[in-house]
Amino acid sequence: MTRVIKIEKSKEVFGTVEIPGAKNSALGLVAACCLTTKPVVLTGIPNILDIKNICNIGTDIGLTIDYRDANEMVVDSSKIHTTVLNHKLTSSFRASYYFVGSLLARFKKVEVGYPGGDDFGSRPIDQHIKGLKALGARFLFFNDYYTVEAEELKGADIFFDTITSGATINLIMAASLAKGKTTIHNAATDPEVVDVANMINLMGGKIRGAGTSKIIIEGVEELHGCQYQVIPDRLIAGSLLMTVGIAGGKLKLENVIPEHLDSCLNKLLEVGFEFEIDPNSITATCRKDVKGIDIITGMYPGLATDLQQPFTSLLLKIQGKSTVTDTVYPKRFAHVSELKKMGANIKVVGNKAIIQGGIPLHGETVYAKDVRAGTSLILAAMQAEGVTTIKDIAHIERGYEDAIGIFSQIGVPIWSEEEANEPLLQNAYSN
Ligand SMILES: CC(=O)N[C@H]1[C@@H](OP(=O)(O)OP(=O)(O)OC[C@H]2O[C@@H](n3ccc(=O)[nH]c3=O)[C@H](O)[C@@H]2O)O[C@H](CO)[C@@H](O)[C@@H]1O
Ligand SMILES: C=C(OP(=O)(O)O)C(=O)O
Repeated sequence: MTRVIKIEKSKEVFGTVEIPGAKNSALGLVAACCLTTKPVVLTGIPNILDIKNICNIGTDIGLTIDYRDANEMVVDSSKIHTTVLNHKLTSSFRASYYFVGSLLARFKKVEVGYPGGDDFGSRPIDQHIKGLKALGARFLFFNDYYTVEAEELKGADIFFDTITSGATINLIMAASLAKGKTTIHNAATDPEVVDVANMINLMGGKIRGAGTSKIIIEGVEELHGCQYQVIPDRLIAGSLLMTVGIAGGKLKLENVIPEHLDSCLNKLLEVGFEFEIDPNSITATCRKDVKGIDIITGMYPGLATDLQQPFTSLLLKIQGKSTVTDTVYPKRFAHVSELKKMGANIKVVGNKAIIQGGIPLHGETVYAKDVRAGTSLILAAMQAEGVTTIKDIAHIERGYEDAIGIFSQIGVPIWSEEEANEPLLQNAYSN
């Protein structure tokens, strides 16, 4: 038997949703707990598959993780007994590479499988390697794992060739316990980078400039424990707002940081959305005279590539032509073949999807090939006649805490069912 998600065409959405903590931040925070021997209390941690994975990797090397409740954990890394990480587990998702920065900083050596995560063609780690080498690390590469070692990490000037949030977070962690000063130029400015830097500062770190393209880190001898609340998930928030453009109605999101969604909100305004914005909440409605738009993804504060796939489904609803160009992951279009099965008229040319909106969609059996492709299928199913069955939902569960609960709470007819003949999990945790 295999669990699938079923969805029927949605009437207007309504109500209030409390946005959960950000996956991409929480993953960095869990790894950053390894920078100290003292316990760290993390609150607002999303209850998702990726967090279970990173916790499994951690407990395997001696981390103690005590859940106070589903979203609050105490991480104690005083009893880490090895820095050889399970190759298979670490290769099962992307953020396992954060253990490289944190364990190297504290233990000066680490062995880890190559990072997995969603398969967008190519997801190099050359900037992580370049940055850590600049701090004095030596790499050895084997078939399915690599090792990183250093006698000592020394602060350095690092110029990233491209803006990368993962490498920026990794380097912040490594440099926090390095000797002397590290300056990261061309750093990513994502809220998740700032979140990790804020927590390390609360642990006694000396990081300035997080949130700008130049981050300065003064290495300290040791860090101490703290209690820290993860930021809300801007990607879940953005995707939920789009339901209003698809089904109509009015939705209030609570526990959001509206500035984190600036680029998304601006694009939604272009479509025809209207917002009431308070410091911690956004209420959305959408006019009837919506129009197609052109979207180009970019690193923060540009429009997040992680919102590109959900946006595509919103644009399917809108009459006329729209385009979606992904400059961050030019091949991130695994959702398109599934949307086409539902009747969507989308043509992909290079890194651009050309969408002819306003064409009726119909329910189909489709596969969530990656985490945000999964959201885009839910959004498409909300506007399709008949029942849509989404398979390979592990991809959705990787990033969404109780997607069925959240979408049903706002009025979407969505439920899960057990089905016979379990299909092969397409692309799950591969690459
Ligand atoms: C767990 C996590 O937080 N995942 C997010 C993170 O992934 P991840 O941290 O892997 O993505 P990066 O920010 O590093 O990637 C941004 C761009 O830099 C390129 N690059 C990256 C590293 C490197 O060494 N060399 C290089 O060329 C990538 O191919 C991509 O084009 O940011 C992505 C971009 O916002 C998001 O889609 C992912 O959801
Ligand atoms: C691509 C994503 O995750 P990962 O980097 O873990 O594959 C995502 O969250 O959209």
